[in-house]
Amino acid sequence: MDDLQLNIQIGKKVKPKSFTAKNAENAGEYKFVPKPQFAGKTIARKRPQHLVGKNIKLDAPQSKVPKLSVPDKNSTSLDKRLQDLSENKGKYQGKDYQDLNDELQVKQKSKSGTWISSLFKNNPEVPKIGQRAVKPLVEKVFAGKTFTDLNIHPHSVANLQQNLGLKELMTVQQKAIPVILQGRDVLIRSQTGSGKTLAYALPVIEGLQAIRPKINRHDGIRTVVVVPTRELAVQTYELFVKLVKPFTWLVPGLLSGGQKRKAEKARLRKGLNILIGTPGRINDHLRHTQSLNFAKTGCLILDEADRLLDMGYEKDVAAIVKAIEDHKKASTYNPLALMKQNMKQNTDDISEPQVPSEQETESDIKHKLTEVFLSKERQTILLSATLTKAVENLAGITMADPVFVDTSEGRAVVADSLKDKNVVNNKMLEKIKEENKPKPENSPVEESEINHNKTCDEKKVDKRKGLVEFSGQNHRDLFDIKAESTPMANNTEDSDSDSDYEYFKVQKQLESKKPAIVEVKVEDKEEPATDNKESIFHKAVKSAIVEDELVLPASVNQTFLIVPMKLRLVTLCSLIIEHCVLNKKGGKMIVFMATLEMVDYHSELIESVLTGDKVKVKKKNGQGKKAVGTKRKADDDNNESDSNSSDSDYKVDYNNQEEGGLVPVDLEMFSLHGSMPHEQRMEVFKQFRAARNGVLICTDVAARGLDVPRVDLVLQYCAPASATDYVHRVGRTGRAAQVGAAVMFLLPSEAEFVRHLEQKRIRLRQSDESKVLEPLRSVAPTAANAARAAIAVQSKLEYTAHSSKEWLARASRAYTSWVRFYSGYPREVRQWLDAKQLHLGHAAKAFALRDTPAVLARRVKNLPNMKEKPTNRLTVHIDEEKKRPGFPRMKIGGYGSNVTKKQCSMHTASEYDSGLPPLEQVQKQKKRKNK
Ligand SMILES: Nc1ncnc2c1ncn2[C@@H]1O[C@H](COP(=O)(O)OP(=O)(O)OP(=O)(O)O)[C@@H](O)[C@H]1O
Repeated sequence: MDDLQLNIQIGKKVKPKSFTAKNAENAGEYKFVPKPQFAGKTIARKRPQHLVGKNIKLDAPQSKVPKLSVPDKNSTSLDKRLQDLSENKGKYQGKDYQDLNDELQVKQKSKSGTWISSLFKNNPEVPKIGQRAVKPLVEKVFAGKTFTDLNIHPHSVANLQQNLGLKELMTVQQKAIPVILQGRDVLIRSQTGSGKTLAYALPVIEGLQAIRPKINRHDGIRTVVVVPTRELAVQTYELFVKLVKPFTWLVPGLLSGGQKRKAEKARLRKGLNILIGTPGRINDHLRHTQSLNFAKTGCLILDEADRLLDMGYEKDVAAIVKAIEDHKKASTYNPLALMKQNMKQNTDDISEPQVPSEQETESDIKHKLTEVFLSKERQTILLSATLTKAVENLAGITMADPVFVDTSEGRAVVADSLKDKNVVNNKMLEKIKEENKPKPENSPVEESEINHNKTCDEKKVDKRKGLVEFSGQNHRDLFDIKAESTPMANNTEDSDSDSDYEYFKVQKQLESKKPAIVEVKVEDKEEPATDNKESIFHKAVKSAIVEDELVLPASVNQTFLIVPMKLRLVTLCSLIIEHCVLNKKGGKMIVFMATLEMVDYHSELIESVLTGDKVKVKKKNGQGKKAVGTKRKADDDNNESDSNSSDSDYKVDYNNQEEGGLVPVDLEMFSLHGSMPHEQRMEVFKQFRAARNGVLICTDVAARGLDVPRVDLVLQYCAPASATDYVHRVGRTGRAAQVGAAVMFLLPSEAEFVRHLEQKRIRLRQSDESKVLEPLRSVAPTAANAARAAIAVQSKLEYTAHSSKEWLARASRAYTSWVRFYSGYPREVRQWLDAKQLHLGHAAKAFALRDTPAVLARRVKNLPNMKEKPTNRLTVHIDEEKKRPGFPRMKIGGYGSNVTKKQCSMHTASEYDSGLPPLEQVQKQKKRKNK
């Protein structure tokens, strides 16, 4: 790339000053210091502020440091202070100095109006890392069957067709719904966007509607659905509302937090049958709302189970499980009910209208699940596209004789814990009895689906409920099929070509070695009970976790783009323009960033620069925000008071492109993160769902479960904290077999992260970066080439970021939060996402900043609101824990380990706060050190 230097004038025409590129560039270099400390310490050789943009020989003696330009005739007291500041820098330390320095920044830039960019200098080379022949795991999305094939109420089928437009069953629905209707505990793993929500919601409605006499809203909470985020709770609640349309007596309800507790209490008092909520809020009501009672809860569903556990919600989840058990136990001891039961046994006359007669049970109750709802039992369903050890452990604690449903091809498995040999031996009598019984008409799985050699011994009996066992395909690893049976990333050779042809050639070779679906023979060996403690369920889950192979929809085209640090921001602008502006069909994209500060800053900056609208800079705690729930729009009228008075002189005339202005584009920007006020968060979510096109910039709070229609591009601006996070982010596109694209930005130093993903059988292609800036020419038509257009855009970004103290503060805060986030990547990925490899000066450029890292850190440190503690905590704190009698800590899996603790805090940091440790903690640590 050419070494480009361009003087761009903004607002005023100023004669370009002589500028020695070499000097200026070298002056802009910062010496690298391995461990960045962002506590205001100087971590890099600082370039004196007053040298910026001036033709100064840096090797001149220090005593001859040139002064600021001599104040003009209209010199103000501020000018004098600035001059004093530059001459006597040493005597100003701390906040005051920083204040003056910021004023200097803003004022200097307004005066000169000239911007010098070195975007294309000293960038590291972009490595071409090629693509390895990875055979991705795939899942068949649709099962080729219809809802009428399920044994469910015809009104439900009609409702699905007419109101939801759904006819064909998805694979996970076809496999899981019959098992759930049997009342079995189920763990479901299926790829993103594969219809898991309907897979559990539909049978739950089916089980509840069949209860006779019909239940009503006062009849208690029969089902509890726990999800990790508010948006997902709303989305799930909306699906339930649609599904209960034919069964008006069933009432779903939502407890998602952020709303007034009083209103939620009233809703609970009014009564509901299906409760959907976030764990924190449900627990809050368990503590404070008497009317919340789980005595009649027959079904507990934990959606995104792995996320619920790694977000630090594990205690809340454990408390909900405990509360259900306690409430059910408490209700069991009912002397009146016991007396009634005794009376019933002693008399033939069954006069109790609430309990269905034997005859009724036989004829009306089609599904075991309805019986579960009528009994004291509890069914538990865990779901996720990805599994972790913690989920396995939770399954061990909360489930009885569970079934594991995994829908990925080649290992499609329905592993039933009751397939255990010793269970069969112990239940031989029952088995014979069951085998002699005629098979139910609507057997959950048809013979044709079972892809292994079924023997008589496999037709097992449900230990708990005496049902004919659900059969399915075997998991290859359960039967000692070694890893080489399927091609893995590890075993594959490098393929330099990234063409699909090359890829498929290698694939074909690999495929020819082994069949796609492994046929497995089950040996009929009798094993002593002691040697066979682990059930098939546990073996299958364990092997799925150990393999740690991830599945993504095959309809998503996954690529990565290696972008040098300084070019990241302009490249992002370019992709947004290409996808949402130049794309005639209109595109809808989601951009994932690491921290909420980044989300706020980038969405406002990009909107301001590309649309030409002045975005009012938000202050903390919602001050200065636009009307709640509205997409940010130009608000020039209200903007005067917020911007620095000197800005008004330097308004860019967008119509006069000779002045270096950009052509404004029509673009809808949305932003979403966990610290937004509830109403705003919900409104943004709803508006983005309804929008035909636009950009949503968000944290990982939007990575799980969200089902936004027509999202055709997911861009990971910051690398994910794990391969699992990668999967869920990408999963926001290509849902329900729709076509989608996913791009991940990587720094040259991060390129090998792709290999880590390939190990998990994720296949990505490297995008060609040479043309990526081309779309910027549409907003800077006077630029001679794409690189010059990029410089024009970068200049405008920098100009905006330095146009007021508020902008500067926000930019610096975003930058600092990102650096902190970066140094907190979990150990497992740190070898590829290594903070030591960062060039912090270049990173500042990616935030449209021109200061040295030390200045940025000092500015952030001195911001008054940085002393506030993060408000949107997710975890239950020890004090709150103590206040919760009857909810003892439940230890789940390896959650005591340091690694997972680090991960938890990391995830929380990424979504809900700046990643800064709470200040109290830091102060305590300091005090300890001083002692
Ligand atoms: N049988 C079906 N036919 C067509 N579309 C369906 C069907 N079932 C569900 N869908 C649609 O598929 C989309 C994805 O469903 P859902 O949100 O339940 O996926 P998911 O597996 O829970 O994804 P994630 O793992 O990301 O949470 C939704 O838009 C839903 O309406």
